Amino acid sequence: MYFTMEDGWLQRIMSSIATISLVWVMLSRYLETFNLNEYISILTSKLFGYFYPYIHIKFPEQGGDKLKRSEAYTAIEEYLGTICVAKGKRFKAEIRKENKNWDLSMDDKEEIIDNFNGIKFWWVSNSQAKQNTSISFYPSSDVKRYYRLTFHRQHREVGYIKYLNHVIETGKKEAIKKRQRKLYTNNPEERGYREKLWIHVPFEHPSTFETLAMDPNQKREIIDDLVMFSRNKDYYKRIGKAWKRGYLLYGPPGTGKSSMIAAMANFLDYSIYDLELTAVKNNSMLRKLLIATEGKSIIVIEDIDCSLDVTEKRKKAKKKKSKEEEEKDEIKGKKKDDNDSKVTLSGLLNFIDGLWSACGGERLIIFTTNHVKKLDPALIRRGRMDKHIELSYCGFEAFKVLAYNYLDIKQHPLFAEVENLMAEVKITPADVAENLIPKHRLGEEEDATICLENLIQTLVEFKANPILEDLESDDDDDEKREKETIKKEDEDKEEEN
Ligand SMILES: Nc1ncnc2c1ncn2[C@@H]1O[C@H](COP(=O)(O)OP(=O)(O)OP(=O)(O)O)[C@@H](O)[C@H]1O
Ligand SMILES: [Mg+2]
Repeated sequence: MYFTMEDGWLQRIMSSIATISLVWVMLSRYLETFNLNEYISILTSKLFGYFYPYIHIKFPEQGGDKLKRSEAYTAIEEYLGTICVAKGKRFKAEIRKENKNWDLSMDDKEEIIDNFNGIKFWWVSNSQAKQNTSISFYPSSDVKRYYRLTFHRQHREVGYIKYLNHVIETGKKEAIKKRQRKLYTNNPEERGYREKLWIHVPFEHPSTFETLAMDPNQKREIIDDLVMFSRNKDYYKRIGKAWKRGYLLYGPPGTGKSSMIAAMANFLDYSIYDLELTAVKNNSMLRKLLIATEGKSIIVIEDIDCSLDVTEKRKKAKKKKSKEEEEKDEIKGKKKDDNDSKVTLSGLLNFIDGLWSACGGERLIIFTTNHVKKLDPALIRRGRMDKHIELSYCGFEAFKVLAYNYLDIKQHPLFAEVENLMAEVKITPADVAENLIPKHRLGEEEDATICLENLIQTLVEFKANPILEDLESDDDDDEKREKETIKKEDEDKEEEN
């Protein structure tokens, strides 16, 4: 076999290709052995960096702990909101209900150039879809948002320190100025995403300490306590205590417990997290909810005795359920109250003063109850619930506040009669208030007289037929009732099976 002219060409091309491939394979093996690939890529980026004069800083929305929105991101958002009107072209607009103003912020993929001390800073807002590696039934619309700041490296000192401090400080001030307080409640359909743990509406309750009818000394004491708490960040730090305070509000229905919580929130300018404990699945969800709350807020658990098995006697009665009965249940394959919330007393105690409760700070935790004596002492011991406040039946001083609020009067000839009756009759502020709302508008004086006459009539009726009992004195009755309830529950379950 021999080659023609064309064959010679072909042979030479083929042998060159083979030689090049061989060299390439050998070279890449050599590079791999000494990790030179990586070295080359670092070198390339260094080389590129040498000629590229700009510095980029990325501020992701989600902070390092994955549970909270990054503080820097929020502050930057507010800061850019203040400059975007003058410097941007595309905005996102929202209306703030409280002050009825438009609130403009930078739209996605928008760029703004800011000037600081004669230096240019470029801001871009951007987002990228989250790469979800897990398979979920729930569609996830999550995106990773971030801001990117760019400036010339010759201004690195101003950029890193002065400019960024200026942005964060201005942003934080703006956020406080615009802060719209919210009333949150835990989402019963929570699926674990932070955004969905709490749902909220703007907090607009009108109750204040001025409108709250109660003993003036008690009111003064509570206000002083709140002021001390809110101003004493450094004091709490010095004594090594988390910056939070627990209040237990107790008293009969209609004595102003919920109104007081709203008054506290208005006084301190805090948001409220109204925690529905029965909708919380377990202790770990309770912890997640706690972490997702923000500072400057009040966490409220209303009617704590109804929300959880924290009453002393019910626990004792349950203990009395014999071992044999429990074994019988097990044989029958009875499940342990699957529908019940699995939040336990210890979970709740951890919520109040465990390690997690210290994150965030500046929070009040308030429990309300109509039956204070039934609560487990561990739950309400001092230090956990720092202050116990009793809201009780309406006294004459409290009545005068209501008369002023509802009828705009400070004195009236019928006041003396009201005072005498109130000394003898137990009536809640809610019942008094009900009588002080004029049914027909006839004129201020007439309205006041009619309302006070109605109130006197109600007081006389209450005196003759006191329908309100002292809720704390019927302990034995309660115990009997609870035992009966437990017995009935067990019977019902047996019937079902
Ligand atoms: N101390 C009070 N001062 C002013 N208004 C009051 C007071 N107590 C009750 N009221 C009036 O009665 C209504 C019911 O009061 P509130 O809901 O605060 O009572 P509560 O103690 O929370 O009752 P419950 O134990 O049933 O939750 C309020 O809307 C308010 O108008
Ligand atoms: Mg209430």
